[in-house]
Amino acid sequence: MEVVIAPADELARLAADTIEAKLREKADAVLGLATGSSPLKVYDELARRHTETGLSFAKARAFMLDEYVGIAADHPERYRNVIETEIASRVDFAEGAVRGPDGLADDLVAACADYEAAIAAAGGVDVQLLGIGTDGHIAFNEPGSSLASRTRIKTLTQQTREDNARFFEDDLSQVPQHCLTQGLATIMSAKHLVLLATGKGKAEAVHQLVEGPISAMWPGTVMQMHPHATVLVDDAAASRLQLADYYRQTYASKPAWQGL
Ligand SMILES: N[C@@H]1[C@@H](O)[C@H](O)[C@@H](COP(=O)(O)O)O[C@@H]1O
Repeated sequence: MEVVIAPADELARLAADTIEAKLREKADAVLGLATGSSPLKVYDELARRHTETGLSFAKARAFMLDEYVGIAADHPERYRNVIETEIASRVDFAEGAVRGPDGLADDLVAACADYEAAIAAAGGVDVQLLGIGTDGHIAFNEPGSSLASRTRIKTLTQQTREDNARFFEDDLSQVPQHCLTQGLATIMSAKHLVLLATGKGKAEAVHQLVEGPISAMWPGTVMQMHPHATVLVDDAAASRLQLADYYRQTYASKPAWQGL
């Protein structure tokens, strides 16, 4: 696991560099898109590169991490709509190239199985963007999630619903109780994981993710088992890392050719 500590704008550029490098090497790359505020600067940077330098997503496909269950199709906070607004509509993905779990399906179990099959049929995710919740969840894999889990329905914790109430007019009653989420094993199947976290509120989750024991209580810790995981954090999110000086020194002396 590589930890990079840098200001938020630089983190966004680094994540965008990783996605750009993948797209230039493999035009039909499969990208893993995350919602939440953490990847927004990355999406801004990718949209800018698309407009100004011609970075193309025309042959790429993308899979989202998760979706609320039961939220209206036209609700602006439906994750499919958020992804459309924040990135899909700003670049040149082909029609139907961006998919998310169907939180409006009549048969949610079948929708989850279909989603897993679609990711596998696409050849798996090449670069997966991730954020982390204050309770250590990745996608919507709340504490207690099986480390071997696949796409399924989950119940959101009170903490996550409170954290996300800001997207629902600060009205907790509007925040859905359930979601569909890629499982931890689904996420671990991606070839490269790139997690972004900023702000003091993420410091404990980042400490556990990088330095804590692997545990379902801090679901992001499963990333310690991934052969290619990159953790991009600002000073505040890094403030509880025991080996912060070592991570800084390692990054500062990293060979230029190596990339993330
Ligand atoms: N399902 C999403 C996660 O994918 C995201 O990582 C997390 C953190 O969000 P933020 O980046 O806004 O802090 O919140 C949500 O619950």
